[in-house]
Amino acid sequence: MKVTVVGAGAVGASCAEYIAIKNFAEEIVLVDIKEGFAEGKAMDLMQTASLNGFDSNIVGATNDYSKTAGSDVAVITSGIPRKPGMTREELIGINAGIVKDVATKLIAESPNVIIIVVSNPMDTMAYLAHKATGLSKNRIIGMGGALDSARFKFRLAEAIGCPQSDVSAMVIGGHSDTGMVPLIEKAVVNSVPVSEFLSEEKMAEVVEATKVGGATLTKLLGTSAWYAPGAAVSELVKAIALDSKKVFPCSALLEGEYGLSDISIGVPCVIGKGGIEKVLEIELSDAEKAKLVDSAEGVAAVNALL
Ligand SMILES: NC(=O)c1ccc[n+]([C@@H]2O[C@H](COP(=O)([O-])OP(=O)(O)OC[C@H]3O[C@@H](n4cnc5c(N)ncnc54)[C@H](O)[C@@H]3O)[C@@H](O)[C@H]2O)c1
Ligand SMILES: O=C(O)C[C@H](O)C(=O)O
Repeated sequence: MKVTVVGAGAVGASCAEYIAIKNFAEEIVLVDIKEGFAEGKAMDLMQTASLNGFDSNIVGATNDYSKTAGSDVAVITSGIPRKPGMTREELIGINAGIVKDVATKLIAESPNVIIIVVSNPMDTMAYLAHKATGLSKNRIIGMGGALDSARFKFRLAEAIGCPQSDVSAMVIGGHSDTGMVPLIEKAVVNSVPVSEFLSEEKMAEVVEATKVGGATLTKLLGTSAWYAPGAAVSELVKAIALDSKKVFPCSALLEGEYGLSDISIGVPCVIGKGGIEKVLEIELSDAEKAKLVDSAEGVAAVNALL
């Protein structure tokens, strides 16, 4: 498998590193507009190969898309991150132009590519990638829910005092501070509902901490996070590479599912070699449905700014 990662900054480099360490890709191409930056990151990462025990070849390119030709998967991380106090939505002015340009250049070199959109505001950028390229809906995956669900599991395990590996939980809806919908009623610790362990008040705290997970890290770091985002992307790429049919919440273009249309938003998806192979329409409670509809209104309002 050949994977391109556009944007060799914090998230792009983390994606490349985790993909390499998981050792399922033959080639990883890092692209950036900053002269020599992607080449430098690629060389630095290649010097970890004997230490970390991987065989993937990582190459860097300054704005040269010919190097990306024949990619199976391309990850778009190019664009600016938020600073403390900002929302993701405030990035639309700069990032929309970048995502549109990059998506178009990627398709020109790799007509069969599956694109994973990471740049924020992610749901709107995934929607824009659809509009700009006209690719079928299975081939554009917005990455947000996989990360938000990992943060939800972290918060649940922390509150319960159990291993994260015992927690199964999912966040759907928009990848925004107010739009995420952590499905607390469905979260379990090895099949036991989390309500057996946590009070209503504690569950509400976990939900709130999950929704502002990115903002909390941005305040601590001075810029947004990269390790968990990179790891989340690498799991999506791996599911495509291995055709594993794993379920992740991803921002998918909806055409009537959950009563929503003409919008990309986080819903559970089966991920395999075809990208989003199926959008799963799971049973939601009335409260969960209402939150998803609210979230979709928020995403649609941002889409209207394009
Ligand atoms: N969806 C998610 O879950 C998620 C998670 C983390 C970060 N993000 C988003 O990912 C984006 C990147 O974050 P970061 O921390 O890596 O930022 P960063 O500033 O560290 O890296 C961004 C890189 O993009 C490059 N770039 C800019 N324009 C480009 C273009 N036209 N072509 C190629 N490269 C270009 C920059 O030179 C820079 O190296 C941000 O928009 C951030 O909000 C999303
Ligand atoms: O919080 C951000 O702006 C970056 C990213 O969307 C995240 O959730 O870490």
